[in-house]
Amino acid sequence: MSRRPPVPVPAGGARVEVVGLSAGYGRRPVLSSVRFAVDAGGWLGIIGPNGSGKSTLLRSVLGLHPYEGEVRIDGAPTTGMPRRDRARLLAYAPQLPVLPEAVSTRDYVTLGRTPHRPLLAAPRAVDREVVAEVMTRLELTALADRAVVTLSGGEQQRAVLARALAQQPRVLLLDEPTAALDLGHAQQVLDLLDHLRRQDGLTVVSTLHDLTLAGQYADRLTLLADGRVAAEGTPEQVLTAEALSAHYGARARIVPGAHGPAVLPVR
Ligand SMILES: Nc1ncnc2c1ncn2[C@@H]1O[C@H](COP(=O)(O)OP(=O)(O)OP(=O)(O)O)[C@@H](O)[C@H]1O
Repeated sequence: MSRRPPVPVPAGGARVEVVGLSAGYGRRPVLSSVRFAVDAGGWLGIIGPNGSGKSTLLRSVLGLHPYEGEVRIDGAPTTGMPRRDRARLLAYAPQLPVLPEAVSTRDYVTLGRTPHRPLLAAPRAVDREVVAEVMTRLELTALADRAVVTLSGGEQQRAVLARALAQQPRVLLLDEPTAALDLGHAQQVLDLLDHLRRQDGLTVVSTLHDLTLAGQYADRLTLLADGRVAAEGTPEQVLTAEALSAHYGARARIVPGAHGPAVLPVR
């Protein structure tokens, strides 16, 4: 990975609090009274089996899905906040992004600058600088002129993350940010996020299916099961063989490590 300093998060991170959040689809409830809090510069991992409501929770926090309850950023409720203000605070890298046709990777990443520049204005020098820096950090520079839809799955995932980072948010919400990445690129992306939160206080909330990566990078985990918080705490507290058996129906051994526990599936 490049040794250049990463793109700064100028405003630092923000505390996120979710209180009594409930949401569903039609009449079907999916999330019930979910609560979590993450301090500025913290990394909260949201884990849980398929269909437990992780993506719905992220989309609700972003205001992309209707919910009951409250989301507060640095103590201020987000209800009624103008979209542009919200986009300066929160950036989102979805699990299955819809990528525009006939848009180059560079132009796609530049879309992340939209909340920072005047409406309909061309990208300014600072916008180009931030975009170039983020693309360097995520090894996308050689792909800059390719249509983003022609990139491989892992390259597209890095482009989506680059767009979110180019937004220079105070809080980054990531849905399975490493799902399409090989192990090296997964570690590269997670190391970059870890650096940004430690250096600039960026707050990270991410879903992660890879429980070892979740245990190694997040400083707290919230385990969702059937739309409720089944466990919350440090990775050591949440990643137990009993919890994985009860909520995932999985057989696993927990291997303690200096940077958090690793989860070893056993046959
Ligand atoms: N647009 C939708 N319409 C109806 N039901 C939906 C919709 N999106 C999700 N659901 C349902 O809501 C529940 C929670 O889905 P969600 O995608 O939030 O779970 P998840 O924990 O992110 O799952 P995964 O780990 O498989 O990505 C699931 O039962 C899912 O089928």
